[in-house]
Amino acid sequence: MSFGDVATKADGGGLPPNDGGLGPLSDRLSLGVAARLSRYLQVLTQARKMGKETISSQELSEYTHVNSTQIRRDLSGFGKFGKRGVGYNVDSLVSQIRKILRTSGQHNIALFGAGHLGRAIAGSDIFADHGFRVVAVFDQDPAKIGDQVGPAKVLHVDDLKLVVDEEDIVVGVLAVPTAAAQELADKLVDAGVKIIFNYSEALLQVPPEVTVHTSSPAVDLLYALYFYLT
Ligand SMILES: NC(=O)c1ccc[n+]([C@@H]2O[C@H](COP(=O)([O-])OP(=O)(O)OC[C@H]3O[C@@H](n4cnc5c(N)ncnc54)[C@H](O)[C@@H]3O)[C@@H](O)[C@H]2O)c1
Repeated sequence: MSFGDVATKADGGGLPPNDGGLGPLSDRLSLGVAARLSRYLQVLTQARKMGKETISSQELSEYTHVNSTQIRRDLSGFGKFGKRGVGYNVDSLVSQIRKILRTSGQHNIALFGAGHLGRAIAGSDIFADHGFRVVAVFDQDPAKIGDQVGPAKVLHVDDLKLVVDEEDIVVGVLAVPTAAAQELADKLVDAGVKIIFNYSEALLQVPPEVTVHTSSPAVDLLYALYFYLT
């Protein structure tokens, strides 16, 4: 079975034969495939940064904990890049997977909270490595307005709607105290932002068309612990 065979959610079946494994734009990846491809992409991006030109399915398996048979199956649509004994070409695989995940190009992020976490995020490559640019940072503290945080100057939250439109912001990242998160999520929804990345512990209420991803290292660890213990 090829990557294309398992990839679509819309029809639950195979892709048309001549699409190079990418599928028509209307096709959606199943959650499982999208999650695995994102994990491969994370490892590949890091490998590329470290100057690695090729990577084997075995190495990918060690870093992602997905078994190598599953990896070869997922990536069989990219057969021409995978050579027996040599592995996959890292550059080619990164661009193919980004095309499949439709994350090619730049996507603009607005960051909320110019505190410890916000400054660390804005000053690091964690988003930039994957094509996300922090183009705006917001804070409610008047003393922080105008500060340079990473690549952006801190703005007041009142400017949110204007900035979202002008900068074509697709993701709002919340690095604010839990008590402030829902109000900001509401403002992001009002401004038309469809993806919220939430670092706080708030359980956010959003309309169904908006996706919230909550980052919790402790919960990820619990997940790892489960596999360690069983
Ligand atoms: N998931 C993770 O990995 C992780 C790691 C560290 C911190 N956190 C969480 O991230 C959040 C921020 O932590 P921190 O250590 O940076 O806190 P911090 O106090 O250093 O910074 C919070 C910032 O948010 C600003 N703020 C408060 N209310 C606001 C509002 N309504 N609009 C805009 N800005 C507002 C504050 O002025 C401050 O600058 C907390 O919820 C914390 O629990 C999550």
